[in-house]
Amino acid sequence: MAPTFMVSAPGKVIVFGEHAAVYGKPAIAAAISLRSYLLVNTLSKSRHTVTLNMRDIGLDHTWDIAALPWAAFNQPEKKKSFHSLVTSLDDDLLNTIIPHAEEVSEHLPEQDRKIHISSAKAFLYLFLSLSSPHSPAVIYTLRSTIPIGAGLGSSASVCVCLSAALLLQIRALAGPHPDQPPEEAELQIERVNRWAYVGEMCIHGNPSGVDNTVSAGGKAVLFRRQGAAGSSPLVTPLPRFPKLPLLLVNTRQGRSTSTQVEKVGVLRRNHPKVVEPILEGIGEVSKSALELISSTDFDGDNGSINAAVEHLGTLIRINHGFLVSLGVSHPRLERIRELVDYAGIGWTKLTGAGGGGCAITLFRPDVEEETIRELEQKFEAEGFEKYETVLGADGVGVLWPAVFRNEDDDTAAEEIDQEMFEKAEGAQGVDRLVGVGAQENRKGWKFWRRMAV
Ligand SMILES: Nc1ncnc2c1ncn2[C@@H]1O[C@H](COP(=O)(O)OP(=O)(O)OP(=O)(O)O)[C@@H](O)[C@H]1O
Ligand SMILES: C[C@@](O)(CCO)CC(=O)[O-]
Ligand SMILES: [Mg+2]
Repeated sequence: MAPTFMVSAPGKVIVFGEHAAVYGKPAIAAAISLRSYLLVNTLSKSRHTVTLNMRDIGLDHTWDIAALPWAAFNQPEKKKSFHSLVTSLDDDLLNTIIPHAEEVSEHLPEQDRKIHISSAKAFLYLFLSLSSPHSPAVIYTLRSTIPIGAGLGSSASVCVCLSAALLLQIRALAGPHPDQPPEEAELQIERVNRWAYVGEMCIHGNPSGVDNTVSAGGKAVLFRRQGAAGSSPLVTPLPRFPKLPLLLVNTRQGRSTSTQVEKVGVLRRNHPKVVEPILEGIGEVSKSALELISSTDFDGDNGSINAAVEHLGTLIRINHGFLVSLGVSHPRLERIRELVDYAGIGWTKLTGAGGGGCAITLFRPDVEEETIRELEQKFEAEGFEKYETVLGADGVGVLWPAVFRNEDDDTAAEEIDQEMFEKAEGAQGVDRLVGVGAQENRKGWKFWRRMAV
């Protein structure tokens, strides 16, 4: 029986290029230190059930494995191997899983029901694609420190965790191990990423793939979806991405990415001659930012940094203006921008799909700590929530088995069991219990890294 293990994947911030990314324009995004964690418990062979236990949304459902539509997924013309590149969902397969996904939420109010069904759909599509009717009984328990539906890639990080866990279970992933060549790690990351994209398609209709790409590989990347159906996107790691002081503020205004993406799609269909140049303009913002990042030493002397930060800030402001014109801002996002603009201390844009969710602010280099504190107090007074996060976090990681060992004292090993994981209090409790890098003496997490570090 496989040991209990855990996988984890980060959320992300899109610094430039959301929405335009869906239409093949370049975007720049970075992984953040907020993450999802998935614990995988294999049970004895005598049971034949699979349980999806997603604590943050209150979903806890068990399916009889034999009752799932394996025959549909295993038809020779439908069957995909684990290294397939799947760029669209199969409607026939989706139709076979919908009744099983709908079982999870029979008595819930409409809004919660939608959330449960989309998560269950993503899980079942991946489970049926990557597992088998002879799979052992398993409990998948998920907890995340990423706010849901706030533009920080919660859906993608969940899908990366599910994809990685299922691929590890069928032994379709190697490593990660300390001497792993970057090319091998890249291949493993790509395998996880492809199936995470399939999960994202179940959650929102037309994902560009930027969120799952950043979540799987971590760090910061330039991402560009390719035109031809069935081709992989272009992903360029940005090792020189500057460590700038960014403030991340949540409006606490819920929304769904699929609705926002659909809204832009409708606008583009109705006003192609107006909307296409806006999307093109957003792509040009990403390109200009890339040029700046590639040519500036942000660790260099103050004079040149100030000019570069001003340039980056201007691009942030322009990008937000474009997004406003696409109709994906929200009065609460505009309020955050207004407070920052009024204080004259930086540049703000929405991040992710908009319509609510989070905004990022880049501060001017010479801003006083006191001024930032005053601004933060105003945010708090108006019900906004501030997140401390670091950009450029590691991508998908694994803790196999789910045990933390003290490097100096093997007897201090601590096994993470399901009950402990479920009972950890809030995001802080989860971070304290299993957080990546949260405690120095709890080093156990391993990551696939596409670059030597
Ligand atoms: N912790 C979680 N537990 C279970 N399901 C989750 C969790 N986090 C996200 N999801 C799924 O992802 C959906 C939210 O994804 P959505 O793409 O709308 O927002 P986001 O990913 O947070 O923001 P963005 O896509 O703009 O970065 C939820 O409805 C749910 O189906
Ligand atoms: C709005 C969007 O560009 C980013 C969501 O984080 C959608 C996508 O690229 O899939
Ligand atoms: Mg999402």
